[in-house]
Amino acid sequence: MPRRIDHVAIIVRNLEQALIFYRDTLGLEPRAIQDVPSEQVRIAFLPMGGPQGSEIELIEPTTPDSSLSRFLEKRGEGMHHLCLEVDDIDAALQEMNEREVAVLDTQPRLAAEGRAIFLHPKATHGVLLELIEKRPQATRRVER
Ligand SMILES: CC[C@H](C(=O)O)C(=O)SCCNC(=O)CCNC(=O)[C@H](O)C(C)(C)COP(=O)(O)OP(=O)(O)OC[C@H]1O[C@@H](n2cnc3c(N)ncnc32)[C@H](O)[C@@H]1OP(=O)(O)O
Ligand SMILES: [Co+2]
Repeated sequence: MPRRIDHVAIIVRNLEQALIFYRDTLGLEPRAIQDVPSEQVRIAFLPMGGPQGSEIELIEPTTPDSSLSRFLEKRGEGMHHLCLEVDDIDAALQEMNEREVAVLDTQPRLAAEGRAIFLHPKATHGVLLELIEKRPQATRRVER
């Protein structure tokens, strides 16, 4: 079902601070920096090139009372989740439910660039897994 890694998400205390390393030292130019109020985060997408290239997603919690800020307080900065792209998120959700996989969503949620569901880490051997069906215009990547 998933056909590619869409992004690897890294949670950081401060996006601008993290970009000093990822942009200025590694040379990964953000293609977008945006607030996602529904998830109480601010996100920077760092493309790794190519039309189907995966991305690094830097995530900064924007409120003190979200699961992200709790994560940050409890575990510090670091890997947060892995996102895999699927062609049909509704079919993916139905299949996860049929297989009794612990899904955190009853319906796909609006993610930054499409519709997504999250699978609980206890079902995935410890990794918070996001499955996303991308909006067509979101699949463009910055050509290097
Ligand atoms: C704008 C969308 C954007 C995008 O890319 O489009 C994003 O993806 S932003 C992502 C922000 N949204 C989410 O993460 C939604 C899904 N996450 C959740 O619902 C929660 O984070 C949840 C349920 C995974 C954990 O929340 P909870 O408050 O229950 O935290 P606990 O500390 O009690 O965790 C329970 C249990 O899970 C382990 N855990 C928590 N977070 C992670 C993680 N990121 N990776 C791996 N494991 C995680 C935690 O250690 C606890 O395990 P235990 O063995 O019980 O200690
Ligand atoms: Co994500």
